[in-house]
Amino acid sequence: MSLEKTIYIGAFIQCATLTELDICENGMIGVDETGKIAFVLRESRGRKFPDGEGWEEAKIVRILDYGFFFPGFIDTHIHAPQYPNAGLFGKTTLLDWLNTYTFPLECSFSSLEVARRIYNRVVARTLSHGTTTACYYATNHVPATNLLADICQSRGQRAFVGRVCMDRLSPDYYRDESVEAAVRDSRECIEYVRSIDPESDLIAPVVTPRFAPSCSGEMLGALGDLLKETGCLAQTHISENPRECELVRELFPERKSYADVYDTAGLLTEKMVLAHAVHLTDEETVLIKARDAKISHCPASNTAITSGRAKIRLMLDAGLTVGLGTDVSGGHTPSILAQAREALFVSRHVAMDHGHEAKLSVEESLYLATRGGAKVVGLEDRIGGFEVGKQWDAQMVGLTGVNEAEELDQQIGPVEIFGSESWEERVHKWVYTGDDRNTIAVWVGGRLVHSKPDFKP
Ligand SMILES: O=c1[nH]c(=O)c2nc[nH]c2[nH]1
Repeated sequence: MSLEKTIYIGAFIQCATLTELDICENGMIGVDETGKIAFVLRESRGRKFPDGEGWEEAKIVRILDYGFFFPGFIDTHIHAPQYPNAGLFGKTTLLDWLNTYTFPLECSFSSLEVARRIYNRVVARTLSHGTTTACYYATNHVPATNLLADICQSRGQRAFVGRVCMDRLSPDYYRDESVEAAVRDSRECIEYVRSIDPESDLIAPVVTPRFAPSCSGEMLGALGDLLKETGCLAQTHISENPRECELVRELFPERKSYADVYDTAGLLTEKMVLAHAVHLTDEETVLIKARDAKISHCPASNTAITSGRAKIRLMLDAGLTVGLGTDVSGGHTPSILAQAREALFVSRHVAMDHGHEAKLSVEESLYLATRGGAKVVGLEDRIGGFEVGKQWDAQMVGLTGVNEAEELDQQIGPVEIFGSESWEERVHKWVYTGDDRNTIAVWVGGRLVHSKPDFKP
C-alpha cells in the first residue's frame, strides 16, 4: 500500500536505553510512502526539509500543546478470545480460573460469528490504547484463528497470531483430538497466515503450545519440531502459579525443571516468548538466558489471579530480554500503559520484601513496553523507536494544560499539566495517571489505524 509522504512535527520521546529517555522537544520526522522513517531532524525550527525529494509537498502532522509522539506499544502476550472476560475472575487462581471462565469462552470460537464480533472488538480496543504490535493467542479453531489474522491485517495492527494446542488437562469439549491433528491444524494456520502476508510485513504466525500441564510430552516434542521446521516465533506460559509448577513436577518427574520440559522438547530457543516466569529458579534463569528465550511480564494478571510477583530486576540483571503483556483476561485491561504502571507497583511490592534495588523506574517500564517488547518478538530492527529505516509505528499522546481547559469535560484526558513540569515529569504523569483518552492517534507502518473523533490529520 502506498501512503502519502508525511512530516510529523513537535515533541518526540522514546527510550534511549533501559534507564534513559530520549526527549526531543521540537523535532521533525519524515515518513515515506512505504511507512518507514526517512529522516529525523532534532530541531525543526528554522530547518528545511531534505531537498529535491518531494518533502516540500508532504502532509504535515503537528503535535498539540503538551503532547508528544511516542513509539507504539508492544503487547507480548494477550489472549484475544478472552477479551469478553476482562475483569471477570472473582477470587479464582490459575487452574480453577481456566476451568471456570476461560475454557468455556474459548470453546465458543467454533462459531465464526462469535469470533468475528470479539476479534474485531479486541483489535480495535488494543489499537485505541496505542498497541501497534500484539502477540495473540487465539483458540484451537482453525477458521477463527485465520479470521483473527484477517482482522489484524484489515485493521492494520502488526500481529503474531497463534492457534492454541493442548491434548490433556483441558475439557473433553475443548482439546486437540491427537498430536497429529494439532500439528496438522497448526500447520494449516501457519500456511494461511503466510499466504495473506508472504513477507510477514504485518502479520506472522506463532507456534502455541498452551502450557506444559495441558500438553503431553509427545505434543511438546512435535511442536518443537514444527518450530524448527517453520522458523516461526513460539509462545507459551511458564511458572505462573505455585500449584501449576507442582503439577508440572508431577506430570514430568523425569525433567529437572519446568524450563527443562520445554528445553527437552526443542521449544526453549531464541524464538520462544515465555509468559509470566514468576516462580523461576536460579537454574532456570540461567538456562533461559543460555537459550536466549524471551520473557513476557504480565503484572496485572499476576496480581489479579494471585499468581505472584515476578522479580523483573533479577531477570534484567541476569541479562534476560523482557517485554510487557496484558495477558487479557488473566489481566483485566488491554492497556500496555496500564501494564507499565502495574510493573512499577509490582516491583515496589518485591522491593518491600527484597530491598529497594528491586524497584523499576518509569523509564525502565516504558523500555519494556517498547524496545524490550520489540526484542521479545524479534522485531527490534523494525519497531520500538524512531530511528531512520524503522517503521512509523507511533502514537500521538495528548496531555491537558489545566489553564487551557475551562471545563473538566474539555480536557483531553485525565493527565493534568500545570506548566511547571519538566518533560520527564510529564511522561511520569502520563504513565501514572493517563489512559486511552490521552491516545489521540495511532499509526502502524505509516498508516493511521486509530484516532479520536476530533483528530484532524
Ligand atoms: O494467564 C494465563 N492465561 C491462560 O489462558 C493460560 N493458559 C494456561 N496458562 C495460562 N495462563
